[in-house]
Amino acid sequence: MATVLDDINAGVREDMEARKRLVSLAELKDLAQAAAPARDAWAALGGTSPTREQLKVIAEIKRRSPSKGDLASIGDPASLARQYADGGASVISVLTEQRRFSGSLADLDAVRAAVDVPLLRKDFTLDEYQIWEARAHGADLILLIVAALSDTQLSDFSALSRELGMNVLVETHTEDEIERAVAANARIIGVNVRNLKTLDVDRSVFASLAGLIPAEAVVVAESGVRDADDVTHYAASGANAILVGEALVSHATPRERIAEFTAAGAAAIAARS
Ligand SMILES: O=P(O)(O)OC[C@@H](O)[C@@H](O)c1c[nH]c2ccccc12
Repeated sequence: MATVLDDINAGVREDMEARKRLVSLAELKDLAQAAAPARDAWAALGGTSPTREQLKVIAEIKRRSPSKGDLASIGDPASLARQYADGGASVISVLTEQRRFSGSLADLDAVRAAVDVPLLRKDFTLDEYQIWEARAHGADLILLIVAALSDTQLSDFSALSRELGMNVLVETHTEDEIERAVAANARIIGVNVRNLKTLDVDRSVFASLAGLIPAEAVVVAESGVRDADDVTHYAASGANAILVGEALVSHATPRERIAEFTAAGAAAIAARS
């Protein structure tokens, strides 16, 4: 039976084929080569620091989701991104998937022009074309979802991203997917507590899987952060970073909210040892 993820990916492919008719891969490659070099998302997420005593926040620009519908009317993604950066976000994630999340590459362009922090192009990456596209539009980090890719795709897409100077956030949801991420030499590994095949959220998934990720990797807790208590829970269970969408886009003062999450995370990390 087709899962939610299969349905999303079918739409992603159709939309991509339409874009390919407008901008060829050859043109994209020229644009990517002309773009300013990628920023170091690995360093921004504390990858270079062995202690990682700070909890990093990846703040997401997310207009809607298939599970919750419209989350916020974001009139000006650039202004929201500036608030995220002012609040101390280490990376800003821009959802570019159109059909289910109402995102676009135009959002990525607007955010790129507004802030200097590393950007994650958040999409369902299924084709090399999207990786060139991400770089051409100024992204520094891309998402690879293990559940949607073969081992060959995982390693080929990772290698291409690195050649273009970008980092990769490899998203997992099960023990087997973590093994596959590690085998593909992933250095930034996310555990999404939302099952993309059913859209169910189970926050306890993070604590049960985080310990399986090698210490060298940056560990990202993805989805389901509602408040500082959730942040404390993820940080106490081994998160080096959190990826937050809904709780920021739907909040009146996202800048203060990020500062609050960062403080809660640092306190929980300090209490770990
Ligand atoms: O809005 P939340 O619950 O804070 O979740 C953010 C992020 O983790 C979620 O948007 C996400 C995680 N992995 C994805 C893959 C595709 C699309 C979206 C996602």
